[in-house]
Amino acid sequence: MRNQTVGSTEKAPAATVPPPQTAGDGRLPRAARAVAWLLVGVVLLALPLLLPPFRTYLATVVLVYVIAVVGLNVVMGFSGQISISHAAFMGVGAYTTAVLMGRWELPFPLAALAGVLLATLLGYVVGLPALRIAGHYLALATLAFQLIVQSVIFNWESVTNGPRGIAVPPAVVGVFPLADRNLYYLVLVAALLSLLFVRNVVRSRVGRAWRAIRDKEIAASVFGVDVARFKTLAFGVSAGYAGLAGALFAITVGFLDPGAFNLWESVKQLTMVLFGGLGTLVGPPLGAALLVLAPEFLTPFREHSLLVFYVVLLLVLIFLRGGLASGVSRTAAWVRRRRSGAPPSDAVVTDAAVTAARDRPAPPVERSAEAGSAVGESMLTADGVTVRFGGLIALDGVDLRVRDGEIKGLIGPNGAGKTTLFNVLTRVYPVHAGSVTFAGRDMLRLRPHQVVGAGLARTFQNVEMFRSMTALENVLVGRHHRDACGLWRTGLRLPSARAEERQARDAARAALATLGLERYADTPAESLPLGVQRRLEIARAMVAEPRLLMLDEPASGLTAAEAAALMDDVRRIRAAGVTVLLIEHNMRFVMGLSDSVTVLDHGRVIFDGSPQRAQSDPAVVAAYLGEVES
Ligand SMILES: Nc1ncnc2c1ncn2[C@@H]1O[C@H](COP(=O)(O)OP(=O)(O)OP(=O)(O)O)[C@@H](O)[C@H]1O
Repeated sequence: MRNQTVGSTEKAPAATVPPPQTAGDGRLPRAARAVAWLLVGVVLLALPLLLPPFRTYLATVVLVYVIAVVGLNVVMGFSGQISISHAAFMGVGAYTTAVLMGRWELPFPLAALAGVLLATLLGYVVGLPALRIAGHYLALATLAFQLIVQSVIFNWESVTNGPRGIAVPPAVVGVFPLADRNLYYLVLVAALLSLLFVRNVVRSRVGRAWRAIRDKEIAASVFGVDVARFKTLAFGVSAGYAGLAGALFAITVGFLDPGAFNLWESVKQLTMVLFGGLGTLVGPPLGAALLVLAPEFLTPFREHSLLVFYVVLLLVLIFLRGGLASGVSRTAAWVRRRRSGAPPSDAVVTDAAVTAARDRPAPPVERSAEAGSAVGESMLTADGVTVRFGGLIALDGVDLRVRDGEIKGLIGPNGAGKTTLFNVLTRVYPVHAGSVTFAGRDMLRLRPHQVVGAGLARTFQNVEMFRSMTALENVLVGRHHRDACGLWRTGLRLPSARAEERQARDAARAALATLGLERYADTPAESLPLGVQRRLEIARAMVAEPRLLMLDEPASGLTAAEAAALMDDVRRIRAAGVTVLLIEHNMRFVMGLSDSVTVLDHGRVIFDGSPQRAQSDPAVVAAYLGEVES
């Protein structure tokens, strides 16, 4: 059996930015974190009382960049897209604010709001290419936007004052001039709220959707994540943050030099994020602080200061993949291990642990055992499905019927078209001819992310874990389509969002328990053994509450005992009322489970009927059964 599934989502375009390294057990203990945050809070509050005005100004500039990079981290770190136009969005916020305050005499809050809204809108527009292109092409598209904004700032002199720059009138709110300490505290509050908002979003359904897109885009859409919507949302949020940073930057510096928003500035912000820790919460703010303040630290090196700075940067990027934040978490993990003498907790789970989990009796499924055992009417009907890849006809007028309540086997030799058919049913592949109806619905009208809502959930031949997530978070993505809370409700942690998250977590834990996996809830999914990952995929599909569960070679790579345990699981799932469509090469597994089988060969159906008849059908024997394990 070949290892590379043709047509599995591994053929999907890779996420543009590789996922950051997971923190593993590197989180500081709760109490230590609380003390650390308290200390940081006290220092931040006291700073302007202790520092001379110029240093307070510098601290304010640092906080402005914190807001900018927290936004950049949303698009690059969490949603995995690339953007080298962040300074341009900041420029849009800054210039809009300055022009509206200077020419229209708008008060700062209104001018800033306009800057944020315009930057957000442009962020959505710049995010549109990300729906069609990725990688270098997307980088170039964002670069083009950066250059357009630069050109507008330089050439639209009647508004921006061109290369001469533009003065920003002093900002006043009520009787308070927004300058010095007042301004510092305003920017501090804005930075903390910005960070808090993103933290809440990232830990919610929205953040999981972003991370799922980053890790495995097609698997994300199969579980109901509207990839287009969430990608553009990430660009919009990120640009909105840049717009806010730009507005605050304008009143902090008092004069806008167009050079402050050029390509080099975008690269600098990107460096802040990578240096601090892509996809971490505290890393980018740390990176911003260090990079803004670098000239101060490096004064002893005089004319060599830039050289020293870039050498340090290079060393961190090469040797501390994951940035400073990963350095901190690795050190914390090391200290913990030294203290406890325990092995690293993100080490691969041992076989003994897996066996223990497998042998543990799984809790009974909720619905009665009889509920789904009666086979009923046709639930899924595919007629004449044809799929071509260039000159290759992968499916050639395939008909398939799956009846309500049955376990249907879909078998055939390698390359017969089984996974392609799964990909057609879940709308991953387009069809050239034919129709698919499921529970009376025309499936070919649905977009990929709508399929799971119609009642179809699947697993993949090559396990498709969201690799930066824990087992629990992976299962939670399966819940995505059932929930509704978006950016604002999750970011503000409104009661509705909290209640929804609680229910989703309960459902995900229950699904883990049903498959005997609750002990792995907080383990990074990628470090689990294959057998556990396969069960985890089933838990993720089951939490979506499908009517039809589609399993693509679930027993592949499992030991005989693991396969036997999985057979029991599949029977229990069917008994709970879920219809099962099963691709499998392990004949004992598929023949032992299926009520009926359809056999494909070279993209055509060569048999449809009972497993017993299949085994003696001459065409099937000739095509397939003779050459596989039994
Ligand atoms: N994205 C693709 N691009 C080009 N060819 C593809 C693609 N996906 C599938 N194919 C081709 O379509 C044919 C059917 O492949 P498919 O993966 O559906 O077979 P399968 O029956 O699932 O095989 P296996 O049991 O080995 O997984 C193969 O010849 C394969 O090379």
